[in-house]
Amino acid sequence: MMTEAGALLEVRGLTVTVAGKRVCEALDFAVRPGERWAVLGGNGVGKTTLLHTLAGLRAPAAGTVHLAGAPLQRLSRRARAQHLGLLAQDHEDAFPARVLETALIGRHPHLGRWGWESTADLAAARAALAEAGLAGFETRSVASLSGGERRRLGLATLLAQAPAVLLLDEPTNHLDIAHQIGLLGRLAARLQAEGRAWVMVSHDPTLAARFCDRALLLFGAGEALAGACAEVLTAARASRLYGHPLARLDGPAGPVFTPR
Ligand SMILES: Nc1ncnc2c1ncn2[C@@H]1O[C@H](COP(=O)(O)OP(=O)(O)OP(=O)(O)O)[C@@H](O)[C@H]1O
Repeated sequence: MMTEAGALLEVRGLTVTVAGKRVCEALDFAVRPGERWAVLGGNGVGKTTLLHTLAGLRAPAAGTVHLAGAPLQRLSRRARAQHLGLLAQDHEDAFPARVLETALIGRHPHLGRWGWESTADLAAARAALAEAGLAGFETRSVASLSGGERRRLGLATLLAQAPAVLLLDEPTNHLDIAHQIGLLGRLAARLQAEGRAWVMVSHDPTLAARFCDRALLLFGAGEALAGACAEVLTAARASRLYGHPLARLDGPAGPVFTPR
């Protein structure tokens, strides 16, 4: 199959189903360098299921996912993790670890054949922690972190991994407003400068309009619409998305969606 030249992630004819429901049907879209995609839709419409399909954690009912021009299922786990990283909705800490050790997990796909972390890996993990506002937390036990600090550690681990495509499942969960705006703003600028991309599941169309340039709207029953935020994120569509009337107002930093 011919894939779009330069696309970081490309889906063709993608049909995803879960629990007898259709999430999307014969969906096509390409994630290009610098793009920031929002996946929006009501509770249970299948946003996480779609994100996990893009991550290769579950198989689609039909269609393909290509990563850097290669079919996802043909890439080794290591090659996948060099190109693509997932911030899951919830963290489960299987064993007690320190903050720095956890951020270093992000470096694993990049380690040499003996699997030793270099001083450069350590520096990358420390820099990622600082970026997420966790400088000074290195020796703390992960179990001792607050909800927002734990979320920021998840983001820091992904920053240390530095994949071309970041799949973010509600990344602003547990974050206060300053951390939401600060972290997403810095990450968006960095991805644009470095030609990387994110696909972000969100419940907040205002945040999506502010930090994303593309949106994938999931309406249920397999109906989906992909396009530029400025075109697809109208008040009428946002209202349909959530089954509640929303107004789209002009805010100081772009459109604001507010319930009527
Ligand atoms: N293993 C499973 N067995 C049965 N139903 C499932 C399973 N996994 C997911 N579902 C159902 O599939 C649907 C889609 O779930 P998913 O988590 O992808 O939705 P979502 O859009 O991310 O939801 P939310 O906004 O609530 O986070 C939901 O109705 C969920 O209950």
